[in-house]
Amino acid sequence: MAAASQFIPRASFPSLDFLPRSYFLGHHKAGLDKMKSRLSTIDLIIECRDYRVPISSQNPLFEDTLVGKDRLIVYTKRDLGSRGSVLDHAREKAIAQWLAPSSSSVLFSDIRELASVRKVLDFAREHMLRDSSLFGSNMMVVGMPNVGKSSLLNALRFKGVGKGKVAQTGGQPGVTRKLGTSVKILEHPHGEGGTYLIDTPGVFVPYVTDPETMLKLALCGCVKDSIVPSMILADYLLYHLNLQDSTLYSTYTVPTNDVETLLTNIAIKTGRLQRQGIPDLEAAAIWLIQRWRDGHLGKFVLDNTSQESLVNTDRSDAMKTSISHARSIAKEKKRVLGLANQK
Ligand SMILES: Nc1nc2c(ncn2[C@@H]2O[C@H](COP(=O)(O)OP(=O)(O)OP(=O)(O)O)[C@@H](O)[C@H]2O)c(=O)[nH]1
Repeated sequence: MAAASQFIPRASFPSLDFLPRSYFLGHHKAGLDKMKSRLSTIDLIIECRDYRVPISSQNPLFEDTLVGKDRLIVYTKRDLGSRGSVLDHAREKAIAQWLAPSSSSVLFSDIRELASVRKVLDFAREHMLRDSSLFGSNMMVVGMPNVGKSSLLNALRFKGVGKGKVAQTGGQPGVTRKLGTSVKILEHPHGEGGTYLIDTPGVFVPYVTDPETMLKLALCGCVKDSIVPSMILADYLLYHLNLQDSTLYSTYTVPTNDVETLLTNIAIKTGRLQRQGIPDLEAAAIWLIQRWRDGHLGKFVLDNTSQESLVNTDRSDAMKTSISHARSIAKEKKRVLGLANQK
């Protein structure tokens, strides 16, 4: 253990090839098919991505399925990834520029900040007035699991037409499992009707090519907590905490790269103990992860969003690999199943 001044954080995290790299569930596929079947009636797609993983929470499946529609990309949970610093603003500008060639518009939101919700509403209103008839327009909100789609819908509805919560929300992925009914979020200023928004179930990528991306998505809550072991996730969080500021957890211990040291101290100081006073490291890991998810352990972004990294991130290649890899896994599963049935 070392004092903050002499402490050297880990420069990289080991590549954990044994981690599961898929979380593509039955209701994800069913939801995606349903979205496709409704597409002809939709004027604008609002795609939510998590501010803390702006690159990793992009889902290639939406490029394939929802192609040809106007799209607004909303980076949600800005309050958890931004401190409002000059660097944060520069990052947002870089991300908007990175996406510019795809002709999508970009906004950053925090559902508890009315100004950012209003910006999304203003965009929706302008789109309705520009493109649609006097009857208004239809929009659909899509995105990875747990990125905040239903929360955004509720916030838009509240701000837009003063009505209460309609969509269920929750801290774990998969709260929304089916396409919702159309919900009014804006009145039409000149005609009848208005802007209507449909909620959809979160859809995970078919296959995550890089194990570290799986860790990032798991840390942000895009996959169920049982998929990646909490101890590994806590260690990955510690790696990031140390890269940001190793005093973020100073209430519990001096800077350390050893997750067991941190978790043991947390368990003792927060009373997470098993029989005979043995520190419950698993419970401490879950608690630590939740503290970060709630914004109590620093606000920062997990993806590398430097100009250089964005320029070098060729999403289309990663997408092709992701989808083709998922297809070959599905084929292999069928083959193994076929062999088993023959026996
Ligand atoms: N701090 C913060 N939390 C948010 C924000 N938006 C959503 N959340 C929280 O994120 C969690 C997930 O939100 P949901 O709206 O249920 O996410 P979803 O994308 O609809 O999830 P699925 O049902 O998996 O599709 C909830 O605990 C919300 O309170 C935000 O802007 N800031």
